[in-house]
Amino acid sequence: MLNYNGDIYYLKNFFRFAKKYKASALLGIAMLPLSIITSLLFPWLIIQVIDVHLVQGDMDDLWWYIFYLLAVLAINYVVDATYAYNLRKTGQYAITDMRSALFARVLKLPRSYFDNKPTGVTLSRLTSDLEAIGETFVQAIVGLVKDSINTIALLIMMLFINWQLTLVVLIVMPPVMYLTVYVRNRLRAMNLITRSSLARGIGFLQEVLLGVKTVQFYRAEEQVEQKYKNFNDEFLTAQKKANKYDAVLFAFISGITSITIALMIWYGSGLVLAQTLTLGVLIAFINTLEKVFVPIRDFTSQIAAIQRSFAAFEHIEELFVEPMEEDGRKLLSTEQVAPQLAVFHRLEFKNVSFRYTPDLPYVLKDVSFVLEKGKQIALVGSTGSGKSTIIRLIAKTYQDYEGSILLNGIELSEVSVDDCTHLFSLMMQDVYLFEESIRFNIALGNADISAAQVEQAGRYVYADNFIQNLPGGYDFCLDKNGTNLSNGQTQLISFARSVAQGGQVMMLDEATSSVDSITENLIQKAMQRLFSDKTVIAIAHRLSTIRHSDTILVLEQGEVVEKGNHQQLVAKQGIYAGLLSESTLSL
Ligand SMILES: Nc1ncnc2c1ncn2[C@@H]1O[C@H](COP(=O)(O)OP(=O)(O)OP(=O)(O)O)[C@@H](O)[C@H]1O
Repeated sequence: MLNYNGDIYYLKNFFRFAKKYKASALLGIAMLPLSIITSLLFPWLIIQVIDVHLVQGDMDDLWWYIFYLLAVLAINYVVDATYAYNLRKTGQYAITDMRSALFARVLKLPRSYFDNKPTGVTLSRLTSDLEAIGETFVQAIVGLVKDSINTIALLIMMLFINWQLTLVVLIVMPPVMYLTVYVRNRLRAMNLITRSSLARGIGFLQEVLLGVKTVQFYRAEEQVEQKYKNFNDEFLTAQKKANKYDAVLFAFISGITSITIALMIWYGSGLVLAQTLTLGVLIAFINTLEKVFVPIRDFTSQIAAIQRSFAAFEHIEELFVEPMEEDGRKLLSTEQVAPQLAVFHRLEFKNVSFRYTPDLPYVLKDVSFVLEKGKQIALVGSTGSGKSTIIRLIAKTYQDYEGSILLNGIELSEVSVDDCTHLFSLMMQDVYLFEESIRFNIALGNADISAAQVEQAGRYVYADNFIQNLPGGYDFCLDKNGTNLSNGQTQLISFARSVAQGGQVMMLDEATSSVDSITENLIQKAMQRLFSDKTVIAIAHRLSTIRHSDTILVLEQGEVVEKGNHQQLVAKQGIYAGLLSESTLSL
């Protein structure tokens, strides 16, 4: 019933997480034999009560047997509860660990993964898929294991007591099994569709909610509603089909149970009248039938739950096997590179070419330049010319470049991210601010950055003044993504953040968004300060900022078309000079 490459593989993965909690798992499993013994004792005691005591009119020990029956029943309940409690507990702990491991993995996935996958899909892996496993899988598997063992044990016992009556039960087993396997496969397919349409629906919702202002502004509500309705309809259709299979199976098995009980009463009564069967055995059989058929009926819903979980496992596994950026790469060890990478000396691009994926065109072609300690390089060029891509390669966001990038003489692709990030501070265009204090947003929770250093960074980038004027100063709490700050203030915080992180090389991707003239002035001053005393590689959209940088690289469609300082490039009267005269802010 389980397929080796899929289901068993997923189970193995799950047990990897459950291993840590084997004490409670073992306690739960230890209850199984007791549960089986008590459920076998019950029909045996019924036979004793009816055949040995009631029918023969021996009332002496009858009360004892009634007491034994009640005791067996009570023990059976306690044992079953202990079994279920401990195994569910194990499962819940394992799933909590799995959730954390998955989240940690997602955080380390390469940027290319996020480029290609809508965020909503990843979100639904981390939420609804894990929930499907947490809520249903453990519960269903715990029930399924106990019920299966119990049913087999009861059937064996029934065979020993009366094989003819047991045969009545066994005859109906094959069609039940066949139907269960058939429906199992149908349900699996339906559940995959429901989960994937749910994931896409969540992805779409997330996109729309992020851009809700645009939707409202352009009155695009109807189109968006229609698109969401399509996801919803697809989800509903798959769910309806899954429900239909579930219901048909449930009804079929309930019917089979009733028919078998009727058959047994008819056939058994004949045997009792012919005196080849005792009344006690017939009653014990009818009583036990429920215990065999109720689990068989429940198997179907347990199997449906397990199907849902396996579909969710399959999705989650996709994340677990998603290759990490550094998987399969030959990296130098920290011991080998640490002495050479303690202090930044030199970064060299030697004929570097790069494309985002093998099927896309090159966005960097044969790029060469050198950044020495204490110098500044500015990258300019039209939109899409490859400036940010250069920064991304240095930050190791992407790694499959051609040519050579040497950091202090070591090939960058052979150095792990952890071994080189301390050298760089990055200020990106798309600033992300957390719903936390300004202090947190500057230090990013890094305990090595003291309160004094945070404030020093604030002063360094001229952000201190406006921060001090906010209620609570550095403890002022930002709204989600800094919506209670102005655009320019957001940029200044991001500036302070990159200074506080203390990298020896500042990589700046200057924001293009316009800000008020006072803040603009502060940003300019902060940039000039950085340019005058740090090693900088900057993408500058305001050409006035970079006129004092040592080298200006002009990029056009991924190629360096001009290289030199401001004076040299102005004298050349080429592209840079053209850009300069276009720029209203350049003088
Ligand atoms: N993740 C990506 N996947 C595929 N192509 C990409 C990706 N990011 C950027 N590109 C492409 O690479 C080229 C260079 O982009 P890049 O962001 O480096 O340009 P840029 O010069 O920084 O532009 P801008 O000034 O607008 O920020 C563009 O053609 C862009 O479409």
